Amino acid sequence: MYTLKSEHSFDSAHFLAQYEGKCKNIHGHRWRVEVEVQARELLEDGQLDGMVVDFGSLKRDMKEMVDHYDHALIVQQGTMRKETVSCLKGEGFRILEVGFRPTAENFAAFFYRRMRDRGYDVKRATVYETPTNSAAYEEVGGI
Ligand SMILES: Nc1nc2c(c(=O)[nH]1)N=C([C@H](O)[C@H](O)COP(=O)(O)OP(=O)(O)OP(=O)(O)O)CN2
Ligand SMILES: [Zn+2]
Repeated sequence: MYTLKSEHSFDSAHFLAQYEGKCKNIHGHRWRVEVEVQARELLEDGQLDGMVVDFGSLKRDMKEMVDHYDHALIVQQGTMRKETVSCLKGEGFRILEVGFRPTAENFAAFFYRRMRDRGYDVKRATVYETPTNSAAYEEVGGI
């Protein structure tokens, strides 16, 4: 089995609603996203001969997916008053509402599924919230 790994980062703020501790406050992270894709056999076609996938394509798809979350305030839907969200948006702030609690675990599963939906045989997605804290998500069986 071959495994390729690519990573991309985004800088964003979030907070954990219903959290007793400092993380209930809006704070920022440099989120580092690592995605590993796998293949049993290598491609044998011209330009892609000897590759699982072109690193260039993998990097481009990762960047496109991850950059959407860059320089934003990520808010779990329903955890901030609608008026607050519209005021912040009205001030021109980039607010991204997500349907999950924005933890490293949930982001790992989210990015795993997004890359799988793009057609990659994803082995694992790992999200670093800080240089020393990360969460990984994988599914048995892959594609
Ligand atoms: N299992 C998880 N636990 C926590 C998560 C998470 O995503 N998964 N997230 C948080 C907070 O977002 C928080 O920012 C992380 O806080 P902490 O571990 O305290 O990180 P710091 O490195 O910033 O801590 P210092 O003590 O200031 O160095 C909490 N838990
Ligand atoms: Zn945090």
